Amino acid sequence: MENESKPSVLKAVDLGVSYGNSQAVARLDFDIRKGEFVAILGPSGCGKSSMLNVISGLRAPSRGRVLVEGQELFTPNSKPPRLGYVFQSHRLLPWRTVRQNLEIALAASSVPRDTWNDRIDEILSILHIAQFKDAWPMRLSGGQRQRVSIARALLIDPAYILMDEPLSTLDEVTARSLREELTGICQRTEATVVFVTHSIREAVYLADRILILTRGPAKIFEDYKIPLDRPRDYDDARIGDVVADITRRVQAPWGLAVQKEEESV
Ligand SMILES: Nc1ncnc2c1ncn2[C@@H]1O[C@H](COP(=O)(O)OP(=O)(O)OP(=O)(O)O)[C@@H](O)[C@H]1O
Repeated sequence: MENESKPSVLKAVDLGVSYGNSQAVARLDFDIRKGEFVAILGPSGCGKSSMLNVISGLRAPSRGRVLVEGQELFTPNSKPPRLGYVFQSHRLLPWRTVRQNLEIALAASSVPRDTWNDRIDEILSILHIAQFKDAWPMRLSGGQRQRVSIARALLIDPAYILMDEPLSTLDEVTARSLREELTGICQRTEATVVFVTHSIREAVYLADRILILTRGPAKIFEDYKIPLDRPRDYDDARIGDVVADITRRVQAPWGLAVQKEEESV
């Protein structure tokens, strides 16, 4: 309810992504409001990462436009938005310590240098990895590395946080604990979040709204508002009811993929 009074900050107009002659994302139109947590849900290979790469400015769209606060990305004078990106894999530089990896992100931002140390200490402590500040990434577990990559995205106080299935490679216990932390952090920072996932339960637990995509090339099948208050409990029966409802709705547009999804829920 609250978000409906907030301004629209991230808008896609007739957005399409192709690789040569192969279309990954068909025509997408959506509008995301300031502070919203929007999940992008779709079957494997439908074009979710392609879409996120275009929203983040990592890749130019093949058709259409992305507007951030009314300003089009990819125009010569456009100002880059303050944006943190969490990739599916951690993408940490193995020849740099945790702290040095985080400093690289800070160096690319406008954060004043005299605040770097405090910021790094604070974010590592929030994510419970303060003890690894001077560790090499290869000495960390998968979950610890993913926490570092989340820290790297949050360090610059992003107005936008884009996440591409950041928990999909983690064991369920670690993923649960990170989901809880993410919910708290996103609420505290009031950032606008776009979170790609193929897990229906994860989307229902985390999001205010889900853009449900079709099989590729992706189109929006449904813009689904989550009818649940916060805080939420991952195992709550009401979450199970919403998951069941969405699972029913995506039977046709996802085809066989829905069976895989039901198994992973
Ligand atoms: N760099 C690329 N060059 C050519 N084709 C690509 C490239 N990246 C993605 N594709 C194709 O575009 C389609 C969408 O891929 P994308 O990675 O965006 O889907 P996804 O929904 O994120 O998949 P997953 O859930 O498995 O991560 C796929 O058919 C993929 O093979």
